[in-house]
Amino acid sequence: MHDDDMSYAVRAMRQSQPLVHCLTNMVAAPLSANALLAAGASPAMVDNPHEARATAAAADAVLINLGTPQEETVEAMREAVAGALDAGTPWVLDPIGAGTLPWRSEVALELLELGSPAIIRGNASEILGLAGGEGGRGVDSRHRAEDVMDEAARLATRYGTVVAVSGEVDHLTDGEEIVRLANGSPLLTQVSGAGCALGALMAACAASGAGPLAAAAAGTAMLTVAADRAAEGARGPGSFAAALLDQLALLSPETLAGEVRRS
Ligand SMILES: Nc1ncnc2c1ncn2[C@@H]1O[C@H](COP(=O)(O)OP(=O)(O)O)[C@@H](O)[C@H]1O
Ligand SMILES: Cc1ncsc1CCOP(=O)(O)O
Repeated sequence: MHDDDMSYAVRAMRQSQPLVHCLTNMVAAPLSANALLAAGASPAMVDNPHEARATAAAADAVLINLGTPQEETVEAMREAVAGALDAGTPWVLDPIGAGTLPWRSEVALELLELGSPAIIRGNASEILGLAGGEGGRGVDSRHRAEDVMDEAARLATRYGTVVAVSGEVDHLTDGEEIVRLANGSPLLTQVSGAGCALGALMAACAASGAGPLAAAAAGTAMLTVAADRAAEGARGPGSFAAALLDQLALLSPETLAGEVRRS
């Protein structure tokens, strides 16, 4: 994947202001919605089974995040995935807690069997857990992205998807190529929902028509370059979180191309 593909995805996303249908968790929903708005997308948090299929079909991208699943929201997720698959809308799976929490791990695998997402996004332990290995500690990672890339590549190949593993260095793969992106601040780990917002940004970029690897890279670059800038004046996680939204809104494709660091 070329850096230009990333810039294209960001530019096209900003121009088209995609409607991103999010079925996400109660912790991360406000930050994800605000991150999408700051990035130039249009969030709709619709997670009931009555409206999920039609919303997914009308949306430009769908995000399924398993952070705080309930029976009813899981039913909505089944509907949303079906609606997205029918309409050819790209969807992103964020299997929070996979490998650690058994019910949602099964739900994640069940959703994957309905049809392939464009991107599976998770921290290293979640990706390892989804692949059948041990998970993390609650919703936090106990592994490094670089140590789970064999499992990530196997998942990517099996489901015909891109697997994006977050961490100090984010590692993204389509099963063949690995893209490593090294921006980002440790303060991101002090703001609950930062990883979830990353999945939302990837979904927005997946609507751009860029390929899924470029979309995953574009979402990662947006969040982490904005985080680098936000960390500069931050006094702690609170001012950082506010500055992160400001920097997402200010970020241009040119700045992104100039500041993204591949490793
Ligand atoms: N130690 C770190 N240093 C810099 N950035 C990090 C670090 N750990 C995670 N990040 C960034 O934080 C974001 C969320 O990743 P992560 O914390 O792994 O996800 P999750 O919140 O799902 O556990 C990613 O954009 C990643 O680049
Ligand atoms: C704390 C918590 N508990 C269930 S979901 C959630 C949010 C986790 O979000 P992230 O992993 O993106 O920080």
